[in-house]
Amino acid sequence: MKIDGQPYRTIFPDADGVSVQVIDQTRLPFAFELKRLRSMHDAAVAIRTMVVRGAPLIGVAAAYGLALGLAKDASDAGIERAVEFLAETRPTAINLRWALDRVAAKLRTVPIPERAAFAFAEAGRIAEEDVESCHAIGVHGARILSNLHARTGRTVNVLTHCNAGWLATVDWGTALAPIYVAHDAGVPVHVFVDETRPRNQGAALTAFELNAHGVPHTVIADNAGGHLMQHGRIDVCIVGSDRTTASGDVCNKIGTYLKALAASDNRVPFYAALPFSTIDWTLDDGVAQIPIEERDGREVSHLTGRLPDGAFATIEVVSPGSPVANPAFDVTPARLVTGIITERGVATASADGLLSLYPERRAAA
Ligand SMILES: CSC[C@H]1O[C@H](OP(=O)(O)O)[C@H](O)[C@@H]1O
Repeated sequence: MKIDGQPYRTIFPDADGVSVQVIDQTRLPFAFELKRLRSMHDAAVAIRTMVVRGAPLIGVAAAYGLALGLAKDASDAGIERAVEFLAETRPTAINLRWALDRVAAKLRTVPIPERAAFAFAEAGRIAEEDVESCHAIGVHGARILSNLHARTGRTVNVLTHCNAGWLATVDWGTALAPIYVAHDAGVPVHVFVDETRPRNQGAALTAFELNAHGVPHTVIADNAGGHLMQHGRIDVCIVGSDRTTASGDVCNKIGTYLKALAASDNRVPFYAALPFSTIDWTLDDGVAQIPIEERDGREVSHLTGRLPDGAFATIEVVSPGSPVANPAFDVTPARLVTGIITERGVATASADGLLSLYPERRAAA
């Protein structure tokens, strides 16, 4: 998408052909800075510290990290070591492991001297597929918004949680893609943006994206969403996903489940938007089976922002000495999900619904 009229992707090959550039998302929205990843370790640190974040984007970043690692050791053992090293950076988003496994599987038939270049090119193919998938998600999801507008005759109010925009992918995004496509097609859309504690991806990243694209929006405290739904202020919720099971359970940023409960109680349609690479076909009970990342409690006890003089600062916001817990994701059971918006269309949140879009998976089911 564009920033100050300049088209950008979140990750792209450097001119040197052997490293990649990424947007440093820990500096947004107050500073736009690119960061060069020159090694597998650079990629791992970028993923773990959320310089890059968002399920599809960390998958692509890991694939490039694998390519950078092969420059040092392209043996079969080297591939295995690199895959495990990168897979350990963040456990919840399935895209990370999916991308690594896809590249590693293809490498086995590639001569060792050619593996690093092949992996780098394969990472680029994954990135291009992500852009196409996310745009298709936008097209399918935009129909939901245009139908709501046609029915009500007024602006469509969407609530979203965390950041599932183009900053969470290579371009377009997942939950925000339908909003961009609908907005660009002239459908009046307004977005209520959950700030999304503790890292505030909504307040910092989603708001930054919507400002840059000119989409009307209002940032709200996470706990305001249920109240707005009770008072008819929300027409539809659209969220992203880090891992969705074959049965339609949706794992996403912490707090998503609470929004789904409020949506169900107020009969507000609740959609998850995700590409094929976010579906884990091996799982059928998300609450029991999806590993939930536990992040550093400092993300809850401290806040980083900008001072009036423009300097960045980190302040303490929890009583010193109080223990802090920081589960980064939760799982919304399929029964609370109205539909799943994918690059192939919109499915019910169920095994049959997903298999109707991905019939090739029926044999493996
Ligand atoms: C399109 S994936 C977006 C998904 O990823 C985010 O998690 P994080 O910022 O921790 O990588 C969040 O769950 C978003 O919904």
